[in-house]
Amino acid sequence: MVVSLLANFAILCLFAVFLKVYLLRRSSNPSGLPYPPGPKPLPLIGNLLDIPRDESGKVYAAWGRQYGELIHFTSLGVHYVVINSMRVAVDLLEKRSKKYSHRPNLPLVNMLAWDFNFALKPYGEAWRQRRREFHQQFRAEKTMEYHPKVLENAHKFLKNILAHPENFAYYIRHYPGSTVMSVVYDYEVAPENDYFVNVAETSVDMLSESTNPGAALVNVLPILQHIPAWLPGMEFKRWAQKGRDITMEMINAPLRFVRNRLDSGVPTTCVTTELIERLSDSRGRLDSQMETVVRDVAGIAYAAGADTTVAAIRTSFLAMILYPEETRKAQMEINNVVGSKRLPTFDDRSSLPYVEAFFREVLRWHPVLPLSVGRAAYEDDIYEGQFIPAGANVIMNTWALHHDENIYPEPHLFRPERFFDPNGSLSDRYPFTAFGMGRRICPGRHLADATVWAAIALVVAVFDIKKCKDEAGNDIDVLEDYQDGLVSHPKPFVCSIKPRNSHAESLICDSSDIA
Ligand code: HEM
Repeated sequence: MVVSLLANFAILCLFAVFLKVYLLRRSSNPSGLPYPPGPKPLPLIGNLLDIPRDESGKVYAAWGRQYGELIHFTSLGVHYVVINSMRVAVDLLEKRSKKYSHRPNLPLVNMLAWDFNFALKPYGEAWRQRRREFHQQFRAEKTMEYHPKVLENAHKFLKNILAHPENFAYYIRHYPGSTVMSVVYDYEVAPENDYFVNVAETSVDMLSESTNPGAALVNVLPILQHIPAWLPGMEFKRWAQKGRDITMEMINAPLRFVRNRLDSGVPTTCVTTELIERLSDSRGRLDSQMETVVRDVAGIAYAAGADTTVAAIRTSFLAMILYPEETRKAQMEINNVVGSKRLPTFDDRSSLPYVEAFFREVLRWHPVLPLSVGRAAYEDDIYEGQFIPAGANVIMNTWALHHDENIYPEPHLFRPERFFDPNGSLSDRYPFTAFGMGRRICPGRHLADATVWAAIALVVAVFDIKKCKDEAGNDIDVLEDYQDGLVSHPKPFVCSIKPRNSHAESLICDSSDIA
């Protein structure tokens, strides 16, 4: 019985794949123009076997050198185009942003209830409304109001590392998450095992798993969502139901926390209270539709902002270990400008051009999202005589843009000097492409910028970070090696972290929790 069910199910899947490929072939290119060039597809499965599993940004950049700035391939009837140059990125994502501000439809994301997240919503009114509210709370001038909270959390970060340098990776993870939670919910994250953080991390992990090729079959064959969960091969539906409950808890629990505080009269100022105030009617009531907007806008900040910022700070630690000369220059600049009697603050930022260049190079050197966040073509388009079909997945290869020799010579090297003009002053160039482009550009970038800058400036000011020694006194190698995934983290590494001197140690101990 089970065998026959399995066989039927396999036949159904194969039939659905063939039907989908057949229909796409018939309908997708009415113009008769060529698709952008790319690797030769196999019948039916297309380039399924060519799609890289690791270092996708590098592989697509290499395809770009072979085929061109815009490449095309298919997999099981789905079209993909990859943008490999700044020129094409500006043409499509900025100049034609209306056509390319859509996101691909991923049924599994919706099944996990992650469609609350406007980062994954299709271009339309629900996205526009949430993005507008988010922007109000995180635009550049507004974000400056959060600087004291960023510094407060950065000071705690230094104290934690001083106390337990061997746990630096854990504290790098803790700092951006606690900063976001305090800005958005006025909530202080527990030093360990925090309930809200644990729920959020589980939900984010499940979202990442949902993009695994095995789990994602339903993204290619949406018909699978309608097959009963008790059938063999449908375990993902039970897994998705569990994920759904966790996602709802992730967005509802912190909102309940704020509501309870407000109801108990505890003074609370945060993004969520401002949103509640903004979206309530003249009698101070929030209808259920607006309550959902508050929940979604607040709920996305941790999900979109914590792991990304962690990856950037990890990369900055890697740079400090692998590029000691550049790190020493940043330390010298802080010594000269800030001195040894206080820690740097945001007021010092414009007087610390080398630290600024170091920070920008961190964003460029290993982009946090090497393939940005996938877009989809809203309608058929013709670009330079090539056809891009509606619904095609559009990938901005940030890795290729940041490693373009014509813009960044010797791009594999970590070289902050590239952000200086020949006359020695800091240039206007900022690797904003790390945050995407056009109408979907990261709206949390000002908070990310402040959180990563503060980590770099404060850590460099007070710590020496070096390779550890083995028992024979030799350096333990640290590799420039990255995990693949939507968010690209350096693989775990060990290092020695010591206060630069006794002044630095006292500065950390005396630093205020209220900056
Ligand atoms: C270093 C840290 C960060 C990096 C590198 C980063 C990068 C990105 C990128 C590449 C995108 C996609 C943009 C596109 O499609 O063109 C994005 C979207 C987004 N980011 Fe960030 N981000 C970071 C931190 C944050 C933070 C701290 C927040 C929240 C406070 C945030 C909130 C968002 C949101 C809401 C979106 C979705 C925008 C939309 O679809 O309209 N990000 N981010």
